[in-house]
Amino acid sequence: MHEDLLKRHLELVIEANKTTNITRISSWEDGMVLHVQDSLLGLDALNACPEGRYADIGTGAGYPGIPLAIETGRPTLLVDSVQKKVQILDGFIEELGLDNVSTYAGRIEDLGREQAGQFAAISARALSKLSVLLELSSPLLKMGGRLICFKALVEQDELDHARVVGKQVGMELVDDQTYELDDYSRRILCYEKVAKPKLKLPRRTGLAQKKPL
Ligand SMILES: C[S@@+](CC[C@H](N)C(=O)[O-])C[C@H]1O[C@@H](n2cnc3c(N)ncnc32)[C@H](O)[C@@H]1O
Repeated sequence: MHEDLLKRHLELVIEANKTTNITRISSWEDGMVLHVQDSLLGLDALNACPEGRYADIGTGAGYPGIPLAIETGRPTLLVDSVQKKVQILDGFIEELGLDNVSTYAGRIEDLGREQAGQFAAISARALSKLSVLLELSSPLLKMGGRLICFKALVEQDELDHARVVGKQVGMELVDDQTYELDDYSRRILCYEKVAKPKLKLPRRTGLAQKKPL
């Protein structure tokens, strides 16, 4: 484990958070568990993805994208629509010397149009419900590529709806693991792109989250 880099990233996040709100987790202790350790729970899932580019969509302060990029060395793109957050991320990448990591300041849907089918792996944490994540990630993934969803509790309704939407967008559940992290129950669900979407994706920017399928 690259402990020094992971800790330095958290230090930078806590420092930046004093002036710009990039995360609601502000203490070192909580950050080590809820940011660093939680992100690393996705390591096996990322290693199980085909080789190739990885994107963390809705990355915020760089979780889980930066820890997973540090640990795997994969070519990584951190995606967030808030320009200010992306500027801060660019500073982190430079300070940490992460040659394999770059950023995209913009919406996931726009990236989906510009870089369709270019990613082997995508992660998303605290972004949207499962069905929305499937819709947003399908255009970005190459066939056989995977979406890794970091979740806490998932209601059966959400899972059932994701199965229905998955059929529309060509994504299928391939792995579902539950972890205990201190007092928190965490769940990592992986979906694989198995077919072309049955509808034209991405839909108009904003629709996936405002008017979900
Ligand atoms: C609640 S934060 C989660 C941040 C981080 N993944 C984490 O778990 O700590 C969600 C982030 O997604 C970004 N976001 C939401 N919708 C987006 C979209 N359509 N395209 C790009 N970024 C988006 C927001 O700006 C925000 O930084």
